[in-house]
Amino acid sequence: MKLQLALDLVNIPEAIEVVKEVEEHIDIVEIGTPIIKIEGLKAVKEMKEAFPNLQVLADLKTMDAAAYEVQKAAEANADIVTILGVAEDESIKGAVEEAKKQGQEVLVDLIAVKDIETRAKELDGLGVDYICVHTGYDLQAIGKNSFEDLQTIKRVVKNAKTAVAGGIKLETLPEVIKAQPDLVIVGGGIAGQENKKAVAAKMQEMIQQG
Ligand SMILES: O=C(CO)[C@H](O)[C@H](O)COP(=O)(O)O
Repeated sequence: MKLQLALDLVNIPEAIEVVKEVEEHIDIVEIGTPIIKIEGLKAVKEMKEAFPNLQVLADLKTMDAAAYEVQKAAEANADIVTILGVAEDESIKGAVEEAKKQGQEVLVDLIAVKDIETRAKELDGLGVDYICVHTGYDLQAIGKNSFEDLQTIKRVVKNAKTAVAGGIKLETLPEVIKAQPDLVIVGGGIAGQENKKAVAAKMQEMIQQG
């Protein structure tokens, strides 16, 4: 099980400062969609240059022109790129094919997918690397989480790695770990805390204990 830190509501220098604090306790650093929209893919490039030993995920949440966007993320040295599960199968296939060429991995974000079970099975057959259940900020605000959806994908996904994101905190991490995803994605649960290093260290310790 790996720990990914998601950075969304910061600029590039702030993102680099946060990662300096927690670097030794995380496996993957995510450049969140808002950063990419505001600062561009140079945020991915600068993060990879600053932390070559960490995997860097570009949270593009691609919906169309998938191969092109994957190629651009590869030019910025992203190790993993995201595409939306609601995208057309042709887009998913394009992303997977281009990522293979570029030596990257594709994470499919199931945000806003209504029938998680059916779509996860389909995506699993399309050769994606990760399938991720995700409760975005707007549904977190009305008290939703992805813990049940995680159990669903754990049941039906046979080839891809599984991932979970959306409002995970130290207090809710044990419930997530119980479901044994391959990747746990945490944003505010680390980045929004006073002592980020201590929280990241504790989370990584809990994850290692499984
Ligand atoms: O992709 C995202 C929002 O769309 C976030 O990166 C993801 O939800 C993780 O952040 P948090 O733990 O703060 O919810």
